[in-house]
Amino acid sequence: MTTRTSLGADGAKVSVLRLAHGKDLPLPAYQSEAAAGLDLIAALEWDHPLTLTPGARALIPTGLVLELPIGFEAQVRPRSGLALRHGVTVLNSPGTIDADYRGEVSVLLANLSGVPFEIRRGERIAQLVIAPVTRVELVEVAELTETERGSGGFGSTGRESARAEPPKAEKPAAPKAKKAATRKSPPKAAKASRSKSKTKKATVNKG
Ligand SMILES: O=c1ccn([C@H]2C[C@H](O)[C@@H](COP(=O)(O)OP(=O)(O)OP(=O)(O)O)O2)c(=O)[nH]1
Repeated sequence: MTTRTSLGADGAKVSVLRLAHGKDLPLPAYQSEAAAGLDLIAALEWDHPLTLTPGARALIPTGLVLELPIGFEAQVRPRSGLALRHGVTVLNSPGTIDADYRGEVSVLLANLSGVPFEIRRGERIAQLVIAPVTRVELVEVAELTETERGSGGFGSTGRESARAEPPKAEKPAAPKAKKAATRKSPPKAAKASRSKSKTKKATVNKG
């Protein structure tokens, strides 16, 4: 199958078709020199803004059809500003635009805030990141190689980072605590007064 679009290291071209309801809107654009995402624009009717009530979701048209090269996808991702300030995000993030899709790119927005959010035509509502795709052939086998992780997942490694001690300023007795931090193991008295979880933290720090 041939495609008119191609992506190369030094700049890429992707064919885009503007549908009638998106004709007067600007094409998605990168907002800075090295931005990864092209901002997607709401192609709603001028006189019909859409209000997302708290907890609601809606499919917003962009007025665009893409022809991605085979081996690439486009990901529809939230704009962090909308998410932070208004709790508005892409519900299926990242939305996947397949290379063989020839329908309108749409954005599934959800309002996770407690107040209504109005979307008007021309507003930048999400971003589109073009990315290479690796397709594989699944080969069924009877057993798999062993690993240290094994089947552990979903939080099996815990929540704590390697840093065990609070910042020095937070320590009640700074000089004493400093000395203790250089020891291989805490003095017995201190060890006894520590809670179980603190002892665990110290162990992590040493490793
Ligand atoms: O945020 C999105 C996600 C998808 N699509 C379009 C492009 C994509 O190629 C097509 C199908 O998407 P997906 O495969 O995620 O949906 P599905 O629910 O699995 O539907 P299908 O059975 O059509 O694949 O819908 C969008 O326009 N926006």
